[in-house]
Amino acid sequence: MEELSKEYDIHVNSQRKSDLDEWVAHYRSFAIEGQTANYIPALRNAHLSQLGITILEPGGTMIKSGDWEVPFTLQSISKVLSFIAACLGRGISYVLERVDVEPTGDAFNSIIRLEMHKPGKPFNPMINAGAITVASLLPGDSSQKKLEFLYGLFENLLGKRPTINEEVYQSEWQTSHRNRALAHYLKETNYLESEVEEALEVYLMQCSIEVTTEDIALLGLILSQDGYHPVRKEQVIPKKVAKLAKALMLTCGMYNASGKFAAFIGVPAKSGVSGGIMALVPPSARSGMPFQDGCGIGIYGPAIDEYGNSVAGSLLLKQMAQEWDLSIF
Ligand SMILES: NC(=O)CC[C@H](N)C(=O)O
Repeated sequence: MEELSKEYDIHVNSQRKSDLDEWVAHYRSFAIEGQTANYIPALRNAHLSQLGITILEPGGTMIKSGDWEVPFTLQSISKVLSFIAACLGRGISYVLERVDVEPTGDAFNSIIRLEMHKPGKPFNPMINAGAITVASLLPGDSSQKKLEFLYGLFENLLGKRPTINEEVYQSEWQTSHRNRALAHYLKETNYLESEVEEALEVYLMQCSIEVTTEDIALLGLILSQDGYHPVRKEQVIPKKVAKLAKALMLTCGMYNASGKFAAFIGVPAKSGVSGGIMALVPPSARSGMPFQDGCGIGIYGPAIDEYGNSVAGSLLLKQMAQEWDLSIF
C-alpha cells in the first residue's frame, strides 16, 4: 500500500514538474510587456526574459523550474519579514498603533493618504510609508542594531545569515528621494520612532537582501504552516503574527493590484520591484486537492508591470492557481 502511494507521488510530482516547465517556457516571452525597475539604477540591467520558480511542500517535496537559482534582491518582499520582526520585538498592538492594516488602492510609494487622512497613520506595512515606519520600530537604538534584529529572524527561518547586494543598496540610497520625503513626513507626524536617515538605512538594507526563489519559497512555506518550520519542526513565528502577515499579503501584498490578485489568483502573495513574488497555499480541508498540506512558492521574473509586480511571474501564478485549483476562496 505504502509502495503504491509512493509511486503515485512520484507520478504526480513529475507531471507537475513537466506542467510547470511548459508554463515557464510559455510565460517567459510575456516579459516584453513589462520593464525592469528603472527607477533603481542597479536593477535596470536585469535580464528581462528570466523566469524561475521553486515550490516547497512541508513533506520536503521540491519542484523547481527555469531560472530558479538566479539571485535577486528582496525589495518589498522584505516588508513581510520586517513587519513580523517588529511584532516579535515590540508586540502586535504596539506596532498596530503606528501602522494600520487597510489596503489603499494607491501605488506602493504614494504619499497622498498621509496628508489626506488625519492624523496621517500609514495605511498598512506593505506600502513604503508603512514599511519605513515599521523599520523605525525594530528593536535597537541604531540602524545596525535594528538590522541585527531583522537578520536574526532571517537566520532563524532560513538557517543562514542574509547577504546584502551593496550595489543595489548604494544605488537606491542615492536616488531614494521619494522614500526620504515619506520618511520626513512621517517624522513630522511622529509616526517614525527613529531619525529619518536611520529608518531609511534599515529599510533600504532590508530591500537589498539577496535571495533566490528557493529562499522565498521556504519563507512562504513557513507562513503557510502558520509559522511552524516543517524542516526544523519548530514554531518559529507565533501563529497570531503569521496569520496577520498572511492577511496583509492577501489584502495589500500586490499593492493596488491586490484586489485583482485575490479575485483571479486567490492566494496570499507579496511582490517586490526586482521581480520576486513570495506566495503560499494554506493546507486545504478538502481531501485529494493538489498541495493539500500547503506549500510555499517563490517566483522570479524581473520585468514588472505598472503596479510593480512581475509580469511573467503573475501570469505563471495565475495559471498554477487555475490549473491546480489553489484559490483559498
Ligand atoms: N515595491 C517595491 O519593491 C519597492 C521597494 C523599493 N526598495 C522602494 O522603496 O521603492
